[in-house]
Amino acid sequence: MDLFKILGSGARFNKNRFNEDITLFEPSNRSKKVNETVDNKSDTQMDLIQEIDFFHNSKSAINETLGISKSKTKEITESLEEVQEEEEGIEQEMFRKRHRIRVYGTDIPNPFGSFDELESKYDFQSYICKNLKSFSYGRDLMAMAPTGSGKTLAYILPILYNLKGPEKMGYRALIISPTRELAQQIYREIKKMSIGKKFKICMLTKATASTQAQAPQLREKFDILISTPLRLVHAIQEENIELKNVRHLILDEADKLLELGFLEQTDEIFAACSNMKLQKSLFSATLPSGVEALANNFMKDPIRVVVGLRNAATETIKQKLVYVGQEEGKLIAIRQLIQEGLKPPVLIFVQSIERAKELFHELIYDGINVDVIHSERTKAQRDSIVLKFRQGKIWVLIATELMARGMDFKGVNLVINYDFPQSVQSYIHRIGRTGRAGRAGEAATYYTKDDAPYLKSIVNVMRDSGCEVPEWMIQLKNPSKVSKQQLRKKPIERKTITSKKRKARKLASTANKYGDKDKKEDIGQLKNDDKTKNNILTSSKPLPSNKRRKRSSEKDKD
Ligand SMILES: Nc1ncnc2c1ncn2[C@@H]1O[C@H](COP(=O)(O)OP(=O)(O)OP(=O)(O)O)[C@@H](O)[C@H]1O
Repeated sequence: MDLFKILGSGARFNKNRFNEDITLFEPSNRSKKVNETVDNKSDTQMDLIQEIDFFHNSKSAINETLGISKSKTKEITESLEEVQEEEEGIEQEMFRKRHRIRVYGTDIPNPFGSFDELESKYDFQSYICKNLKSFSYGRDLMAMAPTGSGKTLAYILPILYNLKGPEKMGYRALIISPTRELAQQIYREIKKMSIGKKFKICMLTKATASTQAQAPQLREKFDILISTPLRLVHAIQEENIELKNVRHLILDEADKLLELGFLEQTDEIFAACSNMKLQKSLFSATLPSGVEALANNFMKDPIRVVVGLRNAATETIKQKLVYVGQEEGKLIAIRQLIQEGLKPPVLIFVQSIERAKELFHELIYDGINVDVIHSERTKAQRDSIVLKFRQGKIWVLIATELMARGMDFKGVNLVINYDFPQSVQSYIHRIGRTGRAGRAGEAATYYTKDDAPYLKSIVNVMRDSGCEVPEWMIQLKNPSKVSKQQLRKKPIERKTITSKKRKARKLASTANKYGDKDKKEDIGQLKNDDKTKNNILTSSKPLPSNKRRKRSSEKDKD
């Protein structure tokens, strides 16, 4: 009976007449219906059942009726299992497709969609399940996933699972992060996740290194170590640290750690981790192909996991490019934003420490709660700023690249690239400080005529992450490889951020200090020049002068 021929030859299918048979076509009812009805069916009906039973779901009923032998039944059972496996394979493939996950390598474990599966399928220890659960891996790994997508937990939980409990045999897991601030954040996260087990976790600082130097027996007590490369290399060279038992080595922000400047230190750390069973894992939101090729030289048959598009930004971030003409236009634009009403917290990125200080000294007088963070600030200042920004006590934070990677300030509403980023990676990480863990966020990137040749790189990221970009921008030429490399090495030279008004203030303080009459006259001139601009620039409500004085003396410490 050729069902498709009949149906395909233009005959009309009367649903009422074939009401019972229709249910046979519905996957959920199909096998049930076949079993129920098979005894009463005629030969023609049996033919129909067999023809439409593409997946052999109705085998028992058909077997009985047709008298199929046991060996045949076994064969059918096996093929059924194969089909089931295939179906599961398809399901897993669909899962990866849905999440835009691409995997490369052999014997790759199945993906899972919820932490519950870890308990039901993988029999996870209850204490981790309680603190959130994860999946064990034992292979070298390169994992790329968007900013704010939860990569930290993706490596912390397997470490806790694999270490099982404290063992007093020295460091068994090591996490390297490019900045001290990020290392501290990771430390806090591990502490949180390991509540319930008495793991000894060490964040390597000058103080902890010196304690372990003075009391080598202490080193054995620890299980997990978190450090920046430089601090760790120093400890290795001073023989204050033992890494031979490290089985899990994580490079967070791996592409940064494999860049010139860090590479030598990273290499030295690899050499010190001498355990044969060492498993290396690289994590980052970005991994340029050149860096990946380099990484492949020291990875053993790695699993490579890519979530989302490579080198694209998080989709929950609304990105825009703002043309500001000349350098001066940036201050005007930012003051306009302040006047319109900024929604704090806001993070502003500039390209150098000098410019961070300059911008801070401009904005401090605009009546907003602003601070600045860069590597010249003391550790205590940096810690306090990060904490206050997290707590919402600082509304606007001006930062250098120091804050661009990994920092998890959940509620940042807006990232402003005051200075155009020097690479696509820098752009992705900077704007990734907003729109984290599925939240919405905004990013504005200012560009001048000098930045225009590099615009297309950012346009590509915007387009790939689903942002609307005007057609003329899409038509722009991509910058050459050489020019991109040059920009990466050296930022564009820019005119000072300091406005004439501030220059006047600076001069005034010097002049008052030394009673310099000529300087006082210069200041008068500068103030006049600035009058027209003042109307546009300082349009936000300034603080009352007494508060202004207080705040500036509190913060103007650079
Ligand atoms: N399963 C989850 N559900 C909800 N929130 C989560 C989950 N996993 C992680 N998070 C939260 O998401 C935020 C971002 O995570 P995390 O800092 O690990 O991002 P990341 O991928 O490392 O980003 P970046 O590339 O910027 O370093 C954190 O606040 C974390 O607590």
